[in-house]
Amino acid sequence: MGKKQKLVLVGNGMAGIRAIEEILKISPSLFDITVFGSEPYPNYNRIQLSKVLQGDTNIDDITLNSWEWYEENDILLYPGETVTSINTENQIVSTDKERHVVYDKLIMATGSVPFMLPLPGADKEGVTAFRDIKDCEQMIKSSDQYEKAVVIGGGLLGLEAARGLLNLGMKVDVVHLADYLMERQLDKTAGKMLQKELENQGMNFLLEKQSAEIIGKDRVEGLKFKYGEEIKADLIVMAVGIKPNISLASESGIPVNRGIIVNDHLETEVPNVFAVGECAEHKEIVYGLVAPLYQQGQEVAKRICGVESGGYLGSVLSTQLKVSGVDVFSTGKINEDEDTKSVKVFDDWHGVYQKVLVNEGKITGAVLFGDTKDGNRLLSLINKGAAIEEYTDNDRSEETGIDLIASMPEGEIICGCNGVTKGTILEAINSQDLTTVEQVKGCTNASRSCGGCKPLVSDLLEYTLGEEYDKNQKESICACTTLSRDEVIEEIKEKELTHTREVMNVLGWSSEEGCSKCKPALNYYLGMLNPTEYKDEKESRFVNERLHANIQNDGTYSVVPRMYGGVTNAEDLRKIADVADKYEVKMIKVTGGQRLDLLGVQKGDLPSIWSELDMPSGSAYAKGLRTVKTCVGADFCRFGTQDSIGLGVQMEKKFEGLNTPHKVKMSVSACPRNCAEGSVKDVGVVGLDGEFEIYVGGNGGTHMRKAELLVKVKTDEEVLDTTAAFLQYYRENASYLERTSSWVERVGIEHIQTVLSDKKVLIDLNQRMDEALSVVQDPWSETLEDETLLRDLYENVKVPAGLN
Ligand SMILES: Cc1cc2nc3c(=O)[nH]c(=O)nc-3n(C[C@H](O)[C@H](O)[C@H](O)COP(=O)(O)OP(=O)(O)OC[C@H]3O[C@@H](n4cnc5c(N)ncnc54)[C@H](O)[C@@H]3O)c2cc1C
Ligand SMILES: NC(=O)c1ccc[n+]([C@@H]2O[C@H](COP(=O)([O-])OP(=O)(O)OC[C@H]3O[C@@H](n4cnc5c(N)ncnc54)[C@H](O)[C@@H]3O)[C@@H](O)[C@H]2O)c1
Ligand code: SF4
Ligand code: FES
Repeated sequence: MGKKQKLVLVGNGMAGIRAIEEILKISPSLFDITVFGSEPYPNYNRIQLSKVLQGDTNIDDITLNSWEWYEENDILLYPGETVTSINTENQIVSTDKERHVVYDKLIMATGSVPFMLPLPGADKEGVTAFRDIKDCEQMIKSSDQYEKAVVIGGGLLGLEAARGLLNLGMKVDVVHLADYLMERQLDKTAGKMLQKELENQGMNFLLEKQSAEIIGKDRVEGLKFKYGEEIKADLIVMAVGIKPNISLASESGIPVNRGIIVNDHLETEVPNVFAVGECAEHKEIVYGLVAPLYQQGQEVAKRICGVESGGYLGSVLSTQLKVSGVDVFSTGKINEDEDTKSVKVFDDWHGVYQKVLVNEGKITGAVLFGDTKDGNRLLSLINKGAAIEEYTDNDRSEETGIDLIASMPEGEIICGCNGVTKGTILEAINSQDLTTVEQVKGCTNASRSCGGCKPLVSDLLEYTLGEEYDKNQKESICACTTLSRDEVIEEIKEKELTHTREVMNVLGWSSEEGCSKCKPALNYYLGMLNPTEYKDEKESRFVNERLHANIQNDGTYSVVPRMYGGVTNAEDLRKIADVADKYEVKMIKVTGGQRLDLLGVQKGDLPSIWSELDMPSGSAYAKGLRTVKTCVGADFCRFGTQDSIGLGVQMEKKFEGLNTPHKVKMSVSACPRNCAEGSVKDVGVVGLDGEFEIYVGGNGGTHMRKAELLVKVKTDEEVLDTTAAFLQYYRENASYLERTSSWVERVGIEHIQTVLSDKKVLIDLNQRMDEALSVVQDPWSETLEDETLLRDLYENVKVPAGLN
């Protein structure tokens, strides 16, 4: 076999990684692939940040390609590393970590940067863009502490941000330059209808306003307009458009205009350098939506793999606002002019407005408000250059659900983001026996981006499968199977399955290897069902759990030894200090869980550090018990009524090393002042005079949830038994990756109270918990005793050079 060519991708975002996926589909072993991404994450769904802010999903769930995906496809990823120069002569890229990598082919996919208005005061704390995970987290955090947000920009991004901030409990003003909203996508009638609807939802609009200055001391306190008027603001989100990120290209001599200039094959003028995504300019157009970026990804893949193709011819755009309760769609041309006329429907009573634009008899654009089900159909008609009669003579306005799907021709697009037609989905359903939306997503990409087409995909499944399709079916655990979590567990029990591979084989998984969603889940379920017999499959775990350390944004790791109940001693502190000196640990940080975190550790040093510390792992990376936070309690505090430290230490010693569906944090406070913050813990124990309250299902993270009172008990022993029963019930009934907060919310506290109030059930749960705890081993010492594991995990893995 010839030597592989070296392919380097700059930009680990949606466009670049889609191009790599397309390349892998065509020629999986043609290239050695290296990816650089400034952000410290694997490729995630940027589109879904709006949904994260609106509380419909969370950051853990928007990963598109997991760390494991890169490993499985032999892709060397450098997260948190920025390419700073390109030597196009010698074909070498260089990074901010002084790494130099040679390429045979280079894809630039550096995306865009948000445009920040250069206002006086724009550098104040509390002024943010809305582009990445970091921005999203900053907004969520601000909403905890502050009341009033101002969003500058009434475009798609600004309105989705404003909806999110309202959901987070803030008051929101949207400041917009034009006299109606989304003027780039809508005409005035639709823009005004949209404004009315959003005002009903609680947004306040300030139109035709030019921002002049951001006021405040260190943090923003208000926004001043051109003619002196001022409004209060604790948080300002700028959503006034984006600029293609072309500085690296232009500094490296790659020709740019507004974007990096590319031809129909996405080639720049420099040999072997390609560009895709928001950074690329094709025929003087720079795109800012994923559909065109994915089409570009397909074309660049063909070119790079030597497959003949007509090339990329440009895209007709369509947009939908992702705000629940509002249906807006726009595509192609939006306003009439001398040559462009329109066909309109305006139903003021039902709040429906539909306008289709026509030029020389052909459909050239559409604006829909209130009823957008014709959106994708109009997009398809525009793409094929259809005459207006094809739309007006074939009126489907009364059709809904599966009638609508039935009347669609097979070439009609169902998923606008990914350009997937009805025909493609039908073919996949029939040839691969698909029965769920998740599976269709896995096989065709339909619904993988904004998710707006999910109802249509569901209708198409119903139309194809008839009664066999269970619309309200439980979600299958991933796209490899039609089985739900409960069904998989039943099958494992009934067929006495013992390995993840066996489960996949016997239960007819569509992929032999499984995927990054089902592998760790099956590994957990098998271990939970049969703790003493099952041998944990390290390769099925997430990378942090495999390495027993959290990877940091610069590629180094963290070490958190266990400190029961947050209590330490001089000997342990001395060991930590010695290790920190010897291994030049970048920082020692006190964590929120009352222990010490050694940050900036090189991967190859992990085993030596664990050995020299000679302390158990704090499991700071685990889907398992993390910490038991304690207050100082009765021994020291004048309000204390219980020995919170003693009880906390007992709890931590009992449950350390336990595997749970997601991380578990606990606390013990010795009086209702609750200094150990039991209201935001998975289990929070609060001491009273002569008794304890046990709270469960709290969460202090992105989705704040106050814990609910489970029960009151009298003794330490009862606290331990009740906690064990609660945790075991959670272990047995929650889905993998479901926090106690979501699980308690889903099943209801009353249900859990009823179950645990049965003494026999409580004893049985405790027995099964004891069985699970009987096989727990400290992962650090276990690893240190296993030479093969040490060699495989910490030496022979494909680690970015310089990190060994
Ligand atoms: C909140 C939000 C909602 C959205 N909603 C929608 C929607 O509903 N529908 C839709 O179609 N589109 C939507 N978009 C737009 C869509 O997300 C983008 O069009 C798409 O993500 C662009 O992909 P890209 O790969 O070109 O750029 P990006 O996703 O920006 O990826 C570029 C990556 O390259 C990295 N990078 C840049 N320079 C370097 C360097 N020198 N070295 C290493 N790495 C580098 C960047 O850090 C970034 O991670 C939305 C965008 C946002 C912010
Ligand atoms: N649902 C979706 O498809 C979706 C959602 C979010 C973001 N996006 C994409 O992300 C990118 C960024 O979105 P965006 O909304 O920031 O860009 P945009 O360019 O579409 O809209 C920016 C808006 O800000 C307004 N504006 C400009 N300067 C202003 C000022 N000084 N004061 C007040 N308003 C001002 C403009 O009039 C315009 O309507 C776009 O490419 C967009 O397509 C898409
Ligand atoms: S929770 Fe009560 S006992 Fe514990 S430290 Fe706070 S005030 Fe003191
Ligand atoms: S339309 Fe966006 S994912 Fe299908």
